[in-house]
Amino acid sequence: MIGRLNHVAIAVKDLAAATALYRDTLGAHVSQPLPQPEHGVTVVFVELPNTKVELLEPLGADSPVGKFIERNPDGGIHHICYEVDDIIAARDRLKATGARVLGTGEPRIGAHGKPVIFLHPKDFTGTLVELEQA
Ligand SMILES: C[C@H](C(=O)O)C(=O)SCCNC(=O)CCNC(=O)[C@H](O)C(C)(C)COP(=O)(O)OP(=O)(O)OC[C@H]1O[C@@H](n2cnc3c(N)ncnc32)[C@H](O)[C@@H]1OP(=O)(O)O
Ligand SMILES: [Co+2]
Repeated sequence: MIGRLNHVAIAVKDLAAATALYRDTLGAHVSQPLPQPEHGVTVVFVELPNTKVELLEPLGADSPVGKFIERNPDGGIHHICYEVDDIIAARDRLKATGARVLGTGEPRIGAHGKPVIFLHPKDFTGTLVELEQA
């Protein structure tokens, strides 16, 4: 069911500092910051030849990344995103297995303009999983 790796997301406290690290120290192409108020994050994309890394900075008081940064003040890997061909079919199949789909369970538009859902990390080997419609 899951297809390509779409991105790995790293939560950071300071997006400007993390951007400089990836751009200047690691020599990657990093996009301009994109605020995603519906998701409570500001994101930049680190464009790699075979995939993307997203750097996420908390945005707003209720950011899902805020608590994570409190627990991991140096930042850390926050989630992994796989592509699926049919997000509704994927969601329904996962729900039928008892996996917890986070939020309302309805897909929301993610940072790439495509519908996404999130799966509880406790149901997926301690890793928050995002699924994105391919
Ligand atoms: C837009 C863009 C895009 O790509 O399109 C994005 O990705 S936006 C990305 C930002 N959006 C999201 O993350 C949305 C989905 N996330 C959520 O709903 C929430 O963050 C959540 C349910 C995963 C965790 O919520 P929370 O922090 O309030 O939960 P708690 O603090 O109660 O934590 C419950 C247990 O889960 C663990 N836990 C929490 N967050 C993570 C994580 N990212 N990875 C692995 N484990 C995690 C905690 O350590 C704790 O474990 P223990 O009990 O053992 O201590
Ligand atoms: Co993501």
